[in-house]
Amino acid sequence: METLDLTPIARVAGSVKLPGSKSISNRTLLLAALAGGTTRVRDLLDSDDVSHMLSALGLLGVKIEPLGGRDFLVHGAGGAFPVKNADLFLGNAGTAFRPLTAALALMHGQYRLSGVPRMHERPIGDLVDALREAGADIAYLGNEGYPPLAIAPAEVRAGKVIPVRGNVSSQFLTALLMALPLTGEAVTIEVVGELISKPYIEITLNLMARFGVKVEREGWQRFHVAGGQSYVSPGEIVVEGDASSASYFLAAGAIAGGPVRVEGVGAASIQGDVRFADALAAIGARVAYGDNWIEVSRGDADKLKAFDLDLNHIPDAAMTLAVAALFADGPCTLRNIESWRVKETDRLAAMAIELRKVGATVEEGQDYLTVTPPERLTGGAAIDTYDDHRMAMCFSLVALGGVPVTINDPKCVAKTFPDYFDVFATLAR
Ligand SMILES: O=C(O)C1=C[C@@H](OP(=O)(O)O)[C@@H](O)[C@H](O)C1
Ligand SMILES: C=C(OP(=O)(O)O)C(=O)O
Repeated sequence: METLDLTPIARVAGSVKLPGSKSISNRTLLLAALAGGTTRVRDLLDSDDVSHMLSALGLLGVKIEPLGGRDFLVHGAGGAFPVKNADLFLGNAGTAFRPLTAALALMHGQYRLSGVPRMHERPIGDLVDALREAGADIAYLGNEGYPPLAIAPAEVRAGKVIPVRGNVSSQFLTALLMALPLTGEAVTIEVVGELISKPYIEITLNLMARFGVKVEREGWQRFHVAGGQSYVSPGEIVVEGDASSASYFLAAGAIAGGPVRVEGVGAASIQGDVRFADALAAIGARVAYGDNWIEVSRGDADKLKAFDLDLNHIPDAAMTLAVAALFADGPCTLRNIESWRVKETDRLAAMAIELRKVGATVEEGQDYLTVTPPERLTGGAAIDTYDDHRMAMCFSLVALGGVPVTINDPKCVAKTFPDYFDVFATLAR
């Protein structure tokens, strides 16, 4: 196994141009592929999750022309994919797997969707149940409730209330919202249970609106799409920088001096994870925003303030706070993060194990984590990353504590940020 030794970093400062947002890249590709007309997509993320979406759309007969750099021209298929029989491998990309499942259920074709072994342990039953309610024919090829899936031709009708559970992943609601308007019928989607990860639904609605489909919502409970709408290319979409990827650099600025500026997201962002910067401000960091940048430096105190926060709205950036807790002046509690258990790995368990390796005392609850920072970090820990890009990225912050740290299997960052460690190194001063 490959490993990466990080040497202690005394101070960080500088500026980082962020890679494109994963959530916006994969939604934009799918909507552009389904729309009428061509869409120029600029600054698309270059990573495994997006490669899986690109190759799937290619296999489905969508023409996507590279224009140089990270710009692409997507020739929209006007509501229906040309290819009616395909085997799609989607790695561990939730933002490809869930939305494609819903869209393909409507395509009157035969499709098989699979992923890496971990994807086959990530739940999809709530989405399949909702699609079956609308008439879809979807079978489980392995365990009930999990990928891989086989989709067969069926008449999917949206013209009634479709219930979907909202408390396991918001990606199920996102998938239904993006796909069901393709039926041309009016639809109401009703969320059962408390919806988690709400800001991701705002990304979905924002992009659907740019492609010409309006959704009316009653709080977070009911979503109405009027009939007769179809996706129409807006001409061009510029992908924002990834706000979750920004969190590692912003946390570094808060811990080890700064200023650290990220370019590509700011006050005008449509991504909920920009609110990670508010969390940093609340625990003592100095934070400034422009429309398209955020800058963070350490506050007056040497340490961050201990915190107790509900982080359900920013589940991905919350992992960065779990490691930042090592630099706080007391015990820190991260609440309402049960969805961590069904992501790239069981992140609650993995985080607890690895934080203990660097000396923290950790209490792991079913949906919370309390991290008590050690007096002094344990140097030279070898951090296991569980094939989870965010485990690898957030544990790089340990090097800011004056100790070396080894990251096992650092290449797992390829899921969303292949050159993360090179970019991180540019901030060392
Ligand atoms: O819709 C999206 O783009 C995402 C939604 C979130 O998942 P959950 O809704 O499962 O929490 C997030 O963790 C994931 O990285 C991306
Ligand atoms: C949960 C994540 O990914 P996915 O889109 O596969 O759900 C993530 O990137 O942290």
